[in-house]
Amino acid sequence: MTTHNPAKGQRWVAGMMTLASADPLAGAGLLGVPTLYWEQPLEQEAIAGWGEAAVMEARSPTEASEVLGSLSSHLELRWLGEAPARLPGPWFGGMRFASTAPADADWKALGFARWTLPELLVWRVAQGMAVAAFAPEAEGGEDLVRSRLERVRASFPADYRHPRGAPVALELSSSREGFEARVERALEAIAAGRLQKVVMARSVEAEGSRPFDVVDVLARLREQNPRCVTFLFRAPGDVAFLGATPETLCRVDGRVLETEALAGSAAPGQADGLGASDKDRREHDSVVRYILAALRPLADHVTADQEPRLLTLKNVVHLRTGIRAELREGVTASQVVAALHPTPAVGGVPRDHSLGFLHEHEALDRGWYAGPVGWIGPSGAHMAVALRSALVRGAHARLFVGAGIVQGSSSATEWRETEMKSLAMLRALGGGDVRRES
Ligand SMILES: C=C(O[C@H]1C=CC=C(C(=O)O)[C@@H]1O)C(=O)O
Repeated sequence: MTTHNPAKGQRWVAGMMTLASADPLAGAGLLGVPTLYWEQPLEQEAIAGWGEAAVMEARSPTEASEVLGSLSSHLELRWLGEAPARLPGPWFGGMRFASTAPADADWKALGFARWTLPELLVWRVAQGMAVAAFAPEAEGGEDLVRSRLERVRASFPADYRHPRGAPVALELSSSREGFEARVERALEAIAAGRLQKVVMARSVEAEGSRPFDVVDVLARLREQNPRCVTFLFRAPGDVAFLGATPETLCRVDGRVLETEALAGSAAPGQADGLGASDKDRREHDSVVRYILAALRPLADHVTADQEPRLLTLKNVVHLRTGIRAELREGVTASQVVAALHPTPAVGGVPRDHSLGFLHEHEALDRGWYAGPVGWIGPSGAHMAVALRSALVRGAHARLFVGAGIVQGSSSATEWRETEMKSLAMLRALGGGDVRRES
């Protein structure tokens, strides 16, 4: 395992093949719970990885950007035979929301930032599935690659993986008074002119009647949230961070960049009023302005939708503005991530004051929640903001939900908004209907 300029001097050998099967998650029957999972059904993107041919870790923001910079700029990979036309990743992982050290034991397992090159990577392609195997370039490396591919060729299931388990009863706890008191404090800071916006988050503890079946939870998340990215990153000690997020941080394909501002929320029944809500427009527009300014030094042409549109999810509706840019020659995905994260959709305005405010008052180790997660490599990246997510170990899950506070917000309404946002994860964890306080 390496930190600091990790890819330097390291070489890998790889092999690939295609299969007629169509569902990477179905491999869980043969290979066990995936080490990583990434699927956006509406974009036809589905990727699973097993094992760890290499892990790159970083302990601080400086190390994290060195690591990400090197993963996004070169890869010494020798293909045995044909190389895939397009390889997602091949590094998968994420990092903490903020530069604070993990306070929580379960977050320690994921570290500050962690990127994995899996031993086996399986992803959806037009005619079925592509499979790649990776091993360090060393004696026996080629044999390892061939035997990994052979195992998958011989027995990867052809069928689609649906959730199979019966519903799991959930016992939930979260402090409403604590959250509302913190929102009041944020409103005071806004009224005093110290902040314009801050996104306050809270956790919900969920105790299951039996250990959560992570593969079932993923199968439910993707079925119930086809517009979102369903993701999983596992760490040593059987800790899993997973969720279904609606927010893209960036998609980089060569020099083409796509990103978005996602902020401003309403219940599905109140979607009509969302576009006209002054509070939600201010909450949203601050994100658009921030992203446009952050991209200017990196891109020549930056364009944004004229007006936000509604993004309708199962439990909540958001305002969304799509943003595209052409990156300057030589700009890497790692520079894009460093420039964008954290946007005011998860931090606030002014950026540094709001992050300081959260550190002081939020009373929460966000860990990887609201941080960048996804895949990265020399040809591009797809990174999401890790929202609507939970840290799961055994029968315990800690969910994370937040809401943007601006002038005109009310603590009771923000509480309800975070309740709404928790439903996607709770439905997937419990497998049944969830009734929440409102
Ligand atoms: C911070 C979260 O959502 C962000 C993304 C969309 C809408 C948001 C809002 O309206 O507050 C938040 O900015 C969360 O889901 O935990």
